[in-house]
Amino acid sequence: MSSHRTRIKICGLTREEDVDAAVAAGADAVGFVLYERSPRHVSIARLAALAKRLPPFVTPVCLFVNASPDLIDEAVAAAPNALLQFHGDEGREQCEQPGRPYLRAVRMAPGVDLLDFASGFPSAAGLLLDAFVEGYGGGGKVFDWSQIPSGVPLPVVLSGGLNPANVIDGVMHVRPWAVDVSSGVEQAKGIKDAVLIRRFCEAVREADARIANAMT
Ligand SMILES: O=C(O)c1ccccc1NCC(=O)[C@H](O)[C@H](O)COP(=O)(O)O
Repeated sequence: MSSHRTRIKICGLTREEDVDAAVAAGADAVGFVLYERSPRHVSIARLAALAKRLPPFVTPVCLFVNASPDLIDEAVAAAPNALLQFHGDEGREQCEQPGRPYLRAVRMAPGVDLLDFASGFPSAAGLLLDAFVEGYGGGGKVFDWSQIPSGVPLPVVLSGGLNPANVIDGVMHVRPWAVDVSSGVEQAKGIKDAVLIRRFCEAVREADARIANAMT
């Protein structure tokens, strides 16, 4: 009987009510975008205020795109227990420099050798597999999940165009450690929908239940 529980990250939160809705729905992590060009961008002050609302065992994730070390330091000071997520062109050294656990995003363009990519980031806490979109991320686009090989040596966070309607297929096909969603639970960019968040989390639980039942 599988007891695996697919973890859930809701990303791109900008409002207190959306943080509260993600927590109430059972999210394991919430993502805050520190990339100024994103419509979901939050300032350091907003990061501090939003992260402060998180109860124990709900992890803030600070998301960066080619950020300066100063911005990273400010974000870590604002959310000391945050997991970092590097979503730009950061190499291993830049990801390791803050000395904190981090997710390395992988833009899954056709032909990406994920095992080779993973070998370059042995210190990552996980790989967040996202679609290749202009503007780095948050594009609401699904990539071809069959591009994901078996034997990825790091926990996989499935991302890219997920929503309440397709996440069951994603979990059952990929069997990721976790899933990540932004636009698929939004009314507008940066404005989340509490009902969609709840439905997304319920769908992930349904997928886990189907997997567990298939193993009995
Ligand atoms: O969310 C953004 O606006 C964003 C902007 C620039 C770089 C990364 C960004 N988001 C990263 C995430 O982790 C998103 O959750 C991920 O790209 C999936 O987004 P979606 O396809 O909209 O669910």
